[in-house]
Amino acid sequence: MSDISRRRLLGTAGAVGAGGLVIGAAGYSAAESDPPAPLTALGSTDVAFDGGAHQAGITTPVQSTGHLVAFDLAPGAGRTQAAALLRRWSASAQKMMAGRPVGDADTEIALDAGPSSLTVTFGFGHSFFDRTDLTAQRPAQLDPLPDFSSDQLDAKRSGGDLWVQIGANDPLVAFHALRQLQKDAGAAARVRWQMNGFNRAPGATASPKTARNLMGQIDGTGNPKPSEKDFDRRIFVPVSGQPAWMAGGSYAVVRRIRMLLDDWEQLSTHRQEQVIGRRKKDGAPLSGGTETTDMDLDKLGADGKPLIPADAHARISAPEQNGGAALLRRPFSYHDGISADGTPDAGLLFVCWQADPLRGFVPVQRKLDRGDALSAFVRHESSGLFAVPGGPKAGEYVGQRLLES
Ligand SMILES: C=CC1=C(C)c2cc3[nH]c(cc4nc(cc5[nH]c(cc1n2)c(C)c5CCC(=O)O)C(CCC(=O)O)=C4C)c(C)c3C=C
Ligand SMILES: [Fe+2]
Repeated sequence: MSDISRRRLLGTAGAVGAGGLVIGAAGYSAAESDPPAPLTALGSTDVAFDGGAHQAGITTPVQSTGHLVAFDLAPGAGRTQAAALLRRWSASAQKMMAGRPVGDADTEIALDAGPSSLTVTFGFGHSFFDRTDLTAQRPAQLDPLPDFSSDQLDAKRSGGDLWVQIGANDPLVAFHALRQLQKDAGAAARVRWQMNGFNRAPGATASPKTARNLMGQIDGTGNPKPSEKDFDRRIFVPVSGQPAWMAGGSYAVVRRIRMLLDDWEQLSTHRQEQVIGRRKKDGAPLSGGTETTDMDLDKLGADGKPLIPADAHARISAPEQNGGAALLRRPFSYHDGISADGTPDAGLLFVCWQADPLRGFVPVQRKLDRGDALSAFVRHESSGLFAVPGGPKAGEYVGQRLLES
C-alpha cells in the first residue's frame, strides 16, 4: 500500500472515529473538497504505476475484475500521435492506480472506491511498429504465433496495434479506468476488441486460495513462483536483453478460450480429473499428496498405468515435458451470455507471460495441440501477442524508450 492510500485509510478511519460521520451527514458543498469515503483494506490497497522494474499487472495477484482491450491506431495516426497517446494513458493510469481523480473531466465513477488494487498494463502488437515507422525496433519475439491445428480464430477479435490490460478488485474502479482510457484515446486510436473477465472476489475465502476456473478446476497451481531462482529469467527480458527498450519487459500471449461446458459437465468427476491429471476438490496431483505436492509423472496405479494419464493436461503442459518451457498464467474467466445454439459463451481469457514466446507458450501449445485430453472441451477463438515494456521510471511514460528512440 502506498503512502497516499495508507494516509487515506488511516485518515478516514480516524475521522470516522472522531465523529466524521456527523460531518458527513452535514454534507459538503461541491465547492468544498469532499472528504474521502471510508475505505476498507480492499478498497485502499494500491499498486505502484512507476518505479518498478516491470509494469504492474504481471506478478500482481490477479484481481476480481479484468478488462482486456486492443486498440488500432486511427488512419493517419503515426509515431507522434502514438507517443502523445501513451503519455496521456500513462498519466491517467498513474493517477487512477493511486486512487486519485484524473482531472476536471473525471467521470467520478470510482469516486468512493479507492484504488482497489487497480493495475493498468500496456503492450504493443506486431502491427504497431509498421504504423509508427519503428519496424527496425520490432523484436523478433513478436513474430506471429504459428497456426495450431485446433485454432478457430476470429481475426476481428485477434491482434491489435496496442493492448491494455486492466485489473481491479472493484468492478466500478475497473470500468472507470476502461472508460478513461477509451476517452484518452480520442482521435488517435480506436477499440479493435474488448473482453471482460472476472475471478473470485478477494476475501471470499479466509486465506488466499488458488482460484477456480469455470470448469471448476483449481487453476494456477503449477505456475512458476517469484521465489524460484529462474523466475525472472523465464518471465522477463533481462536488463541487458534486446531490444534495449524491452529491458525488464515481458511478452503477453492472450487467447480467448471458450469452454464447451455442456460437454464437460457430462463427464463424471473421475473422468474430469483424468483429463486434467489433478483432483477437482483440492487440486492435488493424481499421483498423491496435496495441491502443492509435485506431480509424480512416473507413478503407476494398480493397473500398471500412470496415475497421471499420458494425455492429461497438467502432464503435457509441465515444463519437464517441454524442455523447461515455462510461462506465468494470469487468466480471467469470462461469460458473454448464451450463443445462438443455446450453449454458454463462457471460458477463459487466457493471459500468459514469458521472456520469449518461443520458450514459453509456443512449445507448450504445440504439444497441447497434438494430444491434450482437454482439447475436446475447449476452443481457442482469438489470439494476441504483445510486447509489454518494463516499468516506467518516475516521470516516464510507458514505451517512451521505444517511441523516443
Ligand atoms: C499453452 C499453454 C496453456 C493453455 C492454452 C492452457 C489452457 C487451459 N488450462 C486449463 C486448466 C488447467 N491448466 C493447468 C495447468 C497448466 N496449464 C498450462 C498451460 C496451458 N493451459 C501449464 C503450463 C500448466 C502447469 C503444468 C505444471 O507445471 O504443472 C491446470 C492444473 C493446475 C495448475 O497447475 O494450474 C488446470 C486445471 C484450462 C481450463 C485451459 C483452457 C481453457
Ligand atoms: Fe492449462
